Amino acid sequence: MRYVTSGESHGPQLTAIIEGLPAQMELLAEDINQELARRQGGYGRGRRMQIETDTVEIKSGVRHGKTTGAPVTLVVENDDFKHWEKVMGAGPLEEDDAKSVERKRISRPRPGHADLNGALKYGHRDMRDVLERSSARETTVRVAVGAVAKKFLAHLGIDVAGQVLEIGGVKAEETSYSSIKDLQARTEASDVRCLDETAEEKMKEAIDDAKAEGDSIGGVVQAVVEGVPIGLGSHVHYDRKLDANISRAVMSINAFKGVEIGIGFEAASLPGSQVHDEIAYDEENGYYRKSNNLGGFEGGMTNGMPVVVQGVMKPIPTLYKPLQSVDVETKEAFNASIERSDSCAVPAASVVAEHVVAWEIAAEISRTFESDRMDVLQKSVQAHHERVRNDE
Ligand SMILES: Cc1cc2nc3c(=O)[nH]c(=O)nc-3n(C[C@H](O)[C@H](O)[C@H](O)COP(=O)(O)O)c2cc1C
Ligand SMILES: C=C(O[C@@H]1CC(C(=O)O)=C[C@@H](OP(=O)(O)O)[C@H]1O)C(=O)O
Repeated sequence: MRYVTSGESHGPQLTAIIEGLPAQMELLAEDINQELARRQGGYGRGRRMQIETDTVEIKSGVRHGKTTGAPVTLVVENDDFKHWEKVMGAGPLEEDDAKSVERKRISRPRPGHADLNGALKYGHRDMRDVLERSSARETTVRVAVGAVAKKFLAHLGIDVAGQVLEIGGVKAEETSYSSIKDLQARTEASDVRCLDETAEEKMKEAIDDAKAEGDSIGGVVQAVVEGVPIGLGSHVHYDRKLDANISRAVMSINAFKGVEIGIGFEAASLPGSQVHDEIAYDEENGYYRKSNNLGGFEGGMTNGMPVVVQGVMKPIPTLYKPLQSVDVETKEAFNASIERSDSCAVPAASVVAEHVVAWEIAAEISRTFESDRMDVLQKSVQAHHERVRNDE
């Protein structure tokens, strides 16, 4: 399975085309819309999220609520486009629109954003041409694609959830949950998608303080996947090591600067006896691990324990109290441009992380098993579980 996304932040729409989904898979716009709503929420977002009500239209590949096996096209319209038509039109620049375009011109690149590198690489004089595509608005359709992947995984008894572990240096002390359903319900009830209510209040204060200072803050998010078959990925091919592919996917989320699987960086300072997860066996469950420090992976393959991934998000680059930059027209020192912006998007990013991880796991399942039809895929995955459980 593969997908491509297109669309600009203030253009008419965002689009994704997914190729290779099994036929006969139930899929409704509502399945996707509830995930889009989750991504829009979270404390610390800017005014844009009040303009948009992200809803998907399924334009191809689904008929009467079931996939046909054909490419699936997903479209999310940008409600904000109505305010940007003059600036974002695809036709030749009309004289009447020149003033509007000039007002939105960006010539003072924001440190930490894609503005300067994108302009130098693609030869744009107006860095709006960079901003429009580098904006994390694109994560809307990546979540839509991930929601389809989640639906795919749900058909196979695999669940995905996530939580926020840290914002602006405030760490959640309480991060444990009794089941993935419990994790989903409790993060849904939190403004910052965090299980620790005391930390949540401090995180919100940190966001308020950053906003008042014209500053921004980042944090750490975690995605968890349960019910994954043993042996997804491969120790044989470097490019099928699934922990590596998941890391790439998480790192590709805008503003992510680090990824960990399981205890990750903590493994550097611990002896092997405290890191590696002891192997056990019982007839009912087959092989399992007594702990899950390695986050469900050994040798680039899943070991049947929950997949646990953390991602580090840096603070948002656009600052209302801007950093120093250079005007690309005059080469003189100036403060960076100020665009309407979030002060913290860590809770939203945790939803994005869940979805990009869900996609990587679904895509690897589709590579591993016969997947033209969902019913056949379900039987193959079931047979695989049984084979592995019985050590055949
Ligand atoms: C959900 C989400 C919302 C974001 N909102 C903003 C924002 O409002 N302003 C901003 O400057 N950056 C925002 N970012 C981060 C930028 O998109 C990102 O820093 C930029 O694309 C440069 O890429 P890089 O940070 O990965 O190098 C957001 C990121 C995410 C995941
Ligand atoms: C639009 C979204 O996030 C945007 C991501 C973003 C950026 O630079 O990444 C900048 C802001 O865009 P705008 O200037 O239009 O408010 C955010 O709102 C979204 O998440 O849907």
